[in-house]
Amino acid sequence: MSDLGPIYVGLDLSTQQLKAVVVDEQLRVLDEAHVQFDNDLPEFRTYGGVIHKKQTPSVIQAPCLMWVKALDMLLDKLRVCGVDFGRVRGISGCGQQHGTVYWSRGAGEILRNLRPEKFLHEQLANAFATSLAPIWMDSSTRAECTIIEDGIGGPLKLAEITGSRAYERFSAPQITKIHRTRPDVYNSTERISLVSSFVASLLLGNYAPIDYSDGSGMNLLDIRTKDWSDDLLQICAPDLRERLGETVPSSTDLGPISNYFVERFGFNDECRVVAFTGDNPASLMGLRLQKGDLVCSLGTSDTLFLWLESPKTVPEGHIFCNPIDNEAFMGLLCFKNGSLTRERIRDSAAGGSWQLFNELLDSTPRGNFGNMAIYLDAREIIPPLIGDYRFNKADEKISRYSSKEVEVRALVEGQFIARRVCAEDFGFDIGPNCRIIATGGASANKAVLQVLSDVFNSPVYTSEMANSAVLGGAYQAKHALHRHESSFEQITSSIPEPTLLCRPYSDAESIYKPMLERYRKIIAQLLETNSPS
Ligand SMILES: O=C(CO)[C@@H](O)[C@H](O)CF
Repeated sequence: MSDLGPIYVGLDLSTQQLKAVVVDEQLRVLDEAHVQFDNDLPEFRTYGGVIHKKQTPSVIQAPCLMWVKALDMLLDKLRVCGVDFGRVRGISGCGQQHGTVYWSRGAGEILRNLRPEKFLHEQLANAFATSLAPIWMDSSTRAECTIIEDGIGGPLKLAEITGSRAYERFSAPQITKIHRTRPDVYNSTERISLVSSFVASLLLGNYAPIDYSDGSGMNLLDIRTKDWSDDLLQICAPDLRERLGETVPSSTDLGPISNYFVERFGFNDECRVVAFTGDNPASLMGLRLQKGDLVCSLGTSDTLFLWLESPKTVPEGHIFCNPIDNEAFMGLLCFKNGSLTRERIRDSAAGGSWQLFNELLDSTPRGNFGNMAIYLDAREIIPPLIGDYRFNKADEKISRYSSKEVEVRALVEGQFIARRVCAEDFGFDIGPNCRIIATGGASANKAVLQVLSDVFNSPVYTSEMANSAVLGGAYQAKHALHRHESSFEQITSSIPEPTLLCRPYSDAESIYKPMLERYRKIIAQLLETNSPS
């Protein structure tokens, strides 16, 4: 190990890119790099990092080999930045939740014998039983959700065991769909990874286990025993336990990094690979979430989450195992229509310019003259609707707004009104005593965060790094290797506290409280007239 002291690496395999951050012993950021799938790997022809097919709009997948190739490219970028991989003491990270990777028979042997003189993607070209991984944006498994809920005794029973009722994007419905509709793929599958454990497997040079936290986003893990529910395994597919492997705590040291990375990139053979987890649990770590805080992550998906001491059964939303404290949990709500929808309205109303978008947003009053809208590019999770719905102050449905200013504010207010209604239904304690910590790409936009603060009537804080998920991976890399002598809080005590960015205007609650009720009525009417798409 170099006398410059150890460094730690965090990775985040998210929807649109693979990101890395390198931190020193005090967890200060030394280097960052990313591989943006659409631009850096155009041969895979993704849009927003995913493959959409017009003839099957609810099927959304991503090429496994694109992710493999991105890892080689990313480490090359870090090497060009001057990162000395010989100093890396630990590497961990996260991945987009729920996605599943199907390793073909014999892939484990290939992983254990990677040859450093060749690219990863050349050696893994035939390592996948299906080349496209279903990811969290997929909504093609309604039938499988019904099979699972009926089999286990209903949605609330499933939520009681696994923390969620069945959701189309979750791994169990996706695995069940593969087994039902593509039995050849399932039969030739040797191992099933989540996106998080898939990255860990590449680094480990062997199949990596699924951690408790990301595993609790599958509709398969009993969140109290932290083990797979045998009843649910049986409902989904035969011999599934052996394809999943056993689960581990999120802070588990999985072993030394594969010799492939030692020989090819100069990693130290003492570098340890620590279990990877889901991007949202990693964000919880990256933000060092405290009880009472509410995180609003504004990325490809928008998520709201908070720390929970004990589980509860929720009809909508999710309870995941906590990545820091094995006995604690986290509550989460996810909204598919996040940044890609904001970018669509930015492009249509502001010519693709965030500066103009913000000027338009700031030029309209809070409450937007009573106009309210819902913009859903993909079928939303809550409510299960797709399409654009614009309303005037009399709650009459209209086809368009008279100005771009109104359209922009209707998007931003409508997104946060929808999120606050769901958060209140989930039981989040919203209001002036709630500290909202904003993260994710859009948390760099103060105009948007002011609307968040006004709609939630809460102060909004931001951390210095917009991407808390990749930071959480780096923090976990250090914490896991010191977990016997220091707590996560002690390990991360040198990290600066989030800073207050904005507070709600004094008239905010009087404007938005009535809009919440209007939103509830509008959604109830839309759900009545729109059968779930
Ligand atoms: O589905 C989600 C959480 O349940 C999303 O936030 C994905 O993790 C995004 F990658």
